[in-house]
Amino acid sequence: MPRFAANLSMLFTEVDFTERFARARAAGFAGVEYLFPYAYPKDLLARALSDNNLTQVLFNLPPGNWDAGERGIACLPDRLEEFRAGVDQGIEYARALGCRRLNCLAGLRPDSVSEDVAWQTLVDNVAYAAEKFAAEDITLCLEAINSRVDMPGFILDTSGKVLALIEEVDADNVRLQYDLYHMQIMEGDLIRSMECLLPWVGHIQFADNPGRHEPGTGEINFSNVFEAIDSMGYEGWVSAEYRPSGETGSSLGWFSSGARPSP
Ligand SMILES: O=C(O)[C@@H](O)C(=O)CO
Ligand SMILES: [Mg+2]
Repeated sequence: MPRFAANLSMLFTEVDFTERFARARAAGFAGVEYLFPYAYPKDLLARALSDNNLTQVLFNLPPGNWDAGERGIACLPDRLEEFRAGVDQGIEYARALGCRRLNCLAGLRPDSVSEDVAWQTLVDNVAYAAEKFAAEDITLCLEAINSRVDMPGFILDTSGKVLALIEEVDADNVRLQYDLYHMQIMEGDLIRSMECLLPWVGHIQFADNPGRHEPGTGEINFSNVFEAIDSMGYEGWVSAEYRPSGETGSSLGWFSSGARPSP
């Protein structure tokens, strides 16, 4: 079975954030990810990881004002300085947490910014960040996020757009973050797509659709998908990024004993 990680922004939210690490370990996960680490001191997070023998699989670069609805600033021409400062901050946290993968949220394009300007800004920012990440042996992930349900206006909403960006930036450490939930909404044909995209895939996340809940609540055949991910030779992490339909503990049926890594 794939190497599963738990997304602590969505799983184990029954307890405070810093207690979720122990819950993830107790449930059998060997890796964790979450949206953002920046509200917490690096040392505290590093200790939560080491106390629970967990790998920090991924987190996101600072997204701008998340609470005000921003979803990344990489495509915004008037936010270059802030983007660059965010790259430095992301690297500092990645060093402290031993994290080898950072997701760069592309952002929502405002009407006042033309498609061409937003795209060129994105290309330049990703190239800038990729160069800095390369010196730290960090992979820059670019997630395609659905613009139909969750993020209308998100500039990278298909795998094709992410691939075009990767090609244009032309750096060895830039990869596609393939989230099965978003891709089911935008593209479908999940197994065949992943097989085709495999050389560019740097990270995988999942939730069922519709609803963004655990496997078995929607239309995706997860036993087949997980089996396919294994047989295509993907060696990275596969993160559970879903909102449990009830208690997190009762949502983990998909994570059968056979799927659990040894502690
Ligand atoms: O799919 C998602 O929503 C996340 O992976 C993310 O990083 C942005 O919300
Ligand atoms: Mg995702």
